[in-house]
Amino acid sequence: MRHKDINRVALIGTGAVGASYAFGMLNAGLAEELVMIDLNKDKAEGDAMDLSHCLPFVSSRTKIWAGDYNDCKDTNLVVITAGAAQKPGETRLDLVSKNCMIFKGIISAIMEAGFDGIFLIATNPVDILTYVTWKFSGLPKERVIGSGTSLDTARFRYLLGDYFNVDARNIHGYIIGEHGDSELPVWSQTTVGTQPIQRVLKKNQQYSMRELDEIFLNTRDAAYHIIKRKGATYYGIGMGLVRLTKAILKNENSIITVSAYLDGQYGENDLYIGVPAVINRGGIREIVELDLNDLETRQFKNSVEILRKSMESIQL
Ligand SMILES: NC(=O)C1=CN([C@@H]2O[C@H](COP(=O)(O)OP(=O)(O)OC[C@H]3O[C@@H](n4cnc5c(N)ncnc54)[C@H](O)[C@@H]3O)[C@@H](O)[C@H]2O)C=CC1
Ligand SMILES: CC(=O)C(=O)O
Repeated sequence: MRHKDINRVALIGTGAVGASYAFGMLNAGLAEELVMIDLNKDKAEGDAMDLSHCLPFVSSRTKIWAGDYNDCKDTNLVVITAGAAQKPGETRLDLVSKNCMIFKGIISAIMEAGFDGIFLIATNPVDILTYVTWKFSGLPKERVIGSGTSLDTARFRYLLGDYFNVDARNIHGYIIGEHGDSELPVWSQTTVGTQPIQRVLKKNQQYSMRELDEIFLNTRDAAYHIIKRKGATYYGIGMGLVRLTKAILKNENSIITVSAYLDGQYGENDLYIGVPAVINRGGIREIVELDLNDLETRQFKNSVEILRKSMESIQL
């Protein structure tokens, strides 16, 4: 991977998710340059103009413009949010063939431009499209990352923080597996501060496992609840992508639940799925292997099987 003098990020797809990410990026001041690319060139241009007008209000300067795939050549990070989104009642997996076709074109255009950086994918079904990006690009697996269950983990920590009346940043726990209906909570490794959740339950009669199960269901189904009300979700993932961008560009070695390529970890091979991983300037430094209990192991394997089944329908 070439190290560029200027921190440039390319965003492919300036729809609801892409525009939310771009807005968050300007606020965070993480990149020196942000190039916006979309099939709908007018939308990308309009967004670039509108976002430029934020610059006098923010603390650091980002050069932002509507570009084309040639701009990906000198880019450290390409973030992809392009493609179809779920309609009410659709699952993420229902989008698989449509978005795979779209990705074929996008990835080949980016690679033809001479891109040699890191891919960060958010388009759904994100685990499968991250795998597809890895296959189509030919880049090392560490440099192709999916947003995975980072958003689900954030939702989980937020809801648990609310339940225990503790800052969500002091809730430590992960949602792993498919970013979708078969994801699972790793209750056995969830803590409030350093206190295991089972201990918190034992010491405080007002809390119950039944209510915690409800919190997981609300985490898993959050996208359906939001899409039913306003048609799409975008702020949560927009900020999640900014968080991942920061971990990469600032070489943070942060542990985030991303969609990562399994190469023996968790007893699985040759698929991308949500697991905690250490993220830095090189992409995925390593996958963190959790000691799952029997139930969690079964649920994780079920999620793997569901992704594998859905991948049978795509041509690589
Ligand atoms: N991973 C996650 O946690 C989340 C993922 N998503 C996913 O993000 C994706 C985008 O969602 P929205 O922004 O709401 O959709 P949107 O419909 O608002 O935006 C999609 C954009 O992609 C563009 N596009 C379509 N085909 C293209 C191509 N071939 N080349 C370049 N641009 C192209 C469209 O012109 C449009 O601007 C969906 O797949 C959605 O399911 C959404 C929320 C959370
Ligand atoms: C749409 C989606 O994937 C989410 O909000 O989780």
